[in-house]
Amino acid sequence: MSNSAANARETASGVAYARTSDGIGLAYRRSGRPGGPRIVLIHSLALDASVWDRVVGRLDDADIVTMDCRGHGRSDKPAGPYNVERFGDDIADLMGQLGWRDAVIAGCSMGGCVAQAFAARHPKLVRAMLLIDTTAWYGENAPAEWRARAAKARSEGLSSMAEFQATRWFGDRFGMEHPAQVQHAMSVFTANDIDAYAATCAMLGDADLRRHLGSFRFPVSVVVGEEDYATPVETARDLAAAIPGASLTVLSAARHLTPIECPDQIADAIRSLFRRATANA
Ligand SMILES: O=C(O)CC1=CCC(=O)O1
Repeated sequence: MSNSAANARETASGVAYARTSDGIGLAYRRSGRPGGPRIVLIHSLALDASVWDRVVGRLDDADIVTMDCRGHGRSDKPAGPYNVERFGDDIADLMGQLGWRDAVIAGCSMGGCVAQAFAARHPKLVRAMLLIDTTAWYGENAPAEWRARAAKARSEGLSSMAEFQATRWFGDRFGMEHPAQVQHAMSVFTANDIDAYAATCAMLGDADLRRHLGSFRFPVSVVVGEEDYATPVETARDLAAAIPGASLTVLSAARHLTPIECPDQIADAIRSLFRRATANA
């Protein structure tokens, strides 16, 4: 069945499809306890909803939606250009179809950029936000650097970048102790559609959410791995400092994909955000 024919219909694997306002099929999965605290989790570049598998298993009292962003996983892969604002609107469209009037939003890396864009455009839908291993802006060289990464993927193939990604994403010890997790992430990475990957890289190069940060009026936590060199601790510190009342947590011995590396700490961060949001209500 094509995604178009599967509008909001659940498949045998538990994956359902929502239709965005511009007609794109978004694959998502709902887990946990219906009626529990609502959470939407947004994954990083070139991966998919499975980034959150280890976190979801630790939050079984919550009502959780994980989705494949457009251009990723089982979601439709429209032609580019892409932009984080549209990715953010996709979250609002999905929540609208679920009848969710608000949720805690958590995004990792690219997902953190999407979460910020979503929050800027749909602030009433946000109870609280967790920004993980991410940034509001990749810097002034970012447009060229991200396009160079996309060009390498086109000319040499995604497999040529697998080792670079594995060391960027996972600490050495995690890689030795959890080879199946690393292998799974690499297989998702190398299966990407190259046009969608290139369009997403360009999107990240152009993303600049800095002007929105001071206007967030809900609880925000920023979390980063202490060994993250994609979005280093200093970047996370700047991000937290620009958001009123935001907290910063540095996870020791973790690198860039902390929802996979440190699921206990990420689940705890989500729970504690909920407590803050409830206390503020
Ligand atoms: O640079 C990387 O590969 C890490 C990364 C940046 C955006 C994202 O989602 O992952």
